Amino acid sequence: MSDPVLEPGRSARIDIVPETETALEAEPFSSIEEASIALEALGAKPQHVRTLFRAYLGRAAWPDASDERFPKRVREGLAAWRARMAAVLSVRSRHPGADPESERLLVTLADRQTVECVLLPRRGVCVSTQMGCAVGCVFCMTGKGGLVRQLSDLEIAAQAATARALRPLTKKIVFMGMGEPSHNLRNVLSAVRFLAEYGDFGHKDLVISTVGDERLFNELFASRVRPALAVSLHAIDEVKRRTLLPRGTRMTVEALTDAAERYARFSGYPVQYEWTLMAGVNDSFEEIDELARRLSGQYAMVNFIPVNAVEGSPYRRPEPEHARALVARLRAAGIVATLRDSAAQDVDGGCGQLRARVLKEEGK
Ligand SMILES: C[S@@+](CC[C@H](N)C(=O)[O-])C[C@H]1O[C@@H](n2cnc3c(N)ncnc32)[C@H](O)[C@@H]1O
Ligand code: SF4
Repeated sequence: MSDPVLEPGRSARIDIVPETETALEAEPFSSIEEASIALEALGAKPQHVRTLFRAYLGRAAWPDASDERFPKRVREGLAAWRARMAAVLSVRSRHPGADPESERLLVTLADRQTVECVLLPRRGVCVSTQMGCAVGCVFCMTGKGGLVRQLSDLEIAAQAATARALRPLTKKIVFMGMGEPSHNLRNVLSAVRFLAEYGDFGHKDLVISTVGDERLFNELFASRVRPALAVSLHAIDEVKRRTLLPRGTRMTVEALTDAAERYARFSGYPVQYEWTLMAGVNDSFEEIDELARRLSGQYAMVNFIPVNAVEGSPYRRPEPEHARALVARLRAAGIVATLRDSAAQDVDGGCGQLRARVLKEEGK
C-alpha cells in the first residue's frame, strides 16, 4: 500500500486560497498571461500585478479588503482571481519519503490528469513539465505511455507555489519530474522567467534537466534568465545512447557536451551530467574512462543515479561497491562525481513511478 496522508481520490488545495465552494468550482487560468490580463482588466497596475504574483509564490502578503494601495475593483475581484489560480492544481496525495526532508506529491490538474512533484531535501522541489513524455527512455516510467499533453506555464509554476505553501523556505526548483523540458520549451521558459521574477528564485537555483536539444540551447543563450543545466547523458557511445533514449535529441554526444560546456561558462554554473546506472549496460570502467576523457577540462560534474527498477523492465542497479568504484574512477581522473544515495532514491526525481503505482492501486 502507498502512504497517502489524504484519502485516495481526495484532493486538497494548499492554502494559496481559502478552501471555499467558489475555489472548488472556479475555472482555472490557462496561462500566466491570462492570469495577468485578468488583473489588468480589474484595473491593476504593474506594481499591483507584481505584488499579487509575489503573494501567490509566498513572497508577499495578500492585501486585505481595506488595503487602499490596491484599486477597489482589484480588491473586490481578488477572491475570485485567487480561486481561479488555486483551481489550476490540487494535491491529490502526499507520500513522505524515508528521508524526513523528502516527500512526493501527486497533484491533479483541472482536467483530472495527475503529475508528480517532489519536495526534496535542502529546500528543493522537483516539478513536472509534461504529462507523459515522447522521448521514451527505456528505463523511465514516464516515457512508457508517450506524451499525453503539455503542461501550461502556470501548471508548472503552480507546483512551485504549492511547494512554497507547504514549505515556505523552498528556494530551489529542478525541472526534473515527468516530461522533457525541451519539448515544452515555451512554457518551461515562461515558468522559469515567472519564478525568477516574482518568486525570488536565483538563476542557479532553477535547474533544467534535459536530454539535450539545439532549440533549448539557442533559447538559453538568448535568455535574460540563465537557469542551471542538467544533461541526461547515460551513454557516451552514440548508438547506445540512441537505443536508451529512442526519440531523444538529434545532437551527437560531442555536439551536446560542447554546447553544454559553452552554456556552463556562459551562465557561470557547472553543467551536471546525469548518468542512470544500469548493470551491464553503461557501468563498465571502459565507458566511464571514455566519459572522463570527454569531460576532461570542462566545467561539469557527473551524478550517477542507480536505476530504479520499473515494472517489466530488465534494467537493474549495479552492486553499490561497483557504483562507488565508478565514482572513484571519475574522481581520480579529475572529474567531480557523486552517487545519488539510496535514501533519496525513493523520492528523488518524479519519474512517473508514484503516479503509476497510485493509479494501479485505485484500479485505474
Ligand atoms: C524523469 S527525467 C525528467 C527530465 C528530462 N526528461 C531528463 O530526462 O533529463 C529526470 C531524470 O530521471 C532519470 N530517470 C528516469 N527514470 C529513471 C529510473 N527508472 N531510475 C533512475 N533514474 C531515472 C532520468 O534519466 C533523468 O536523468
Ligand atoms: S527520462 Fe526524461 S526524457 Fe526520458 S522518457 Fe523519462 S522524462 Fe522523458
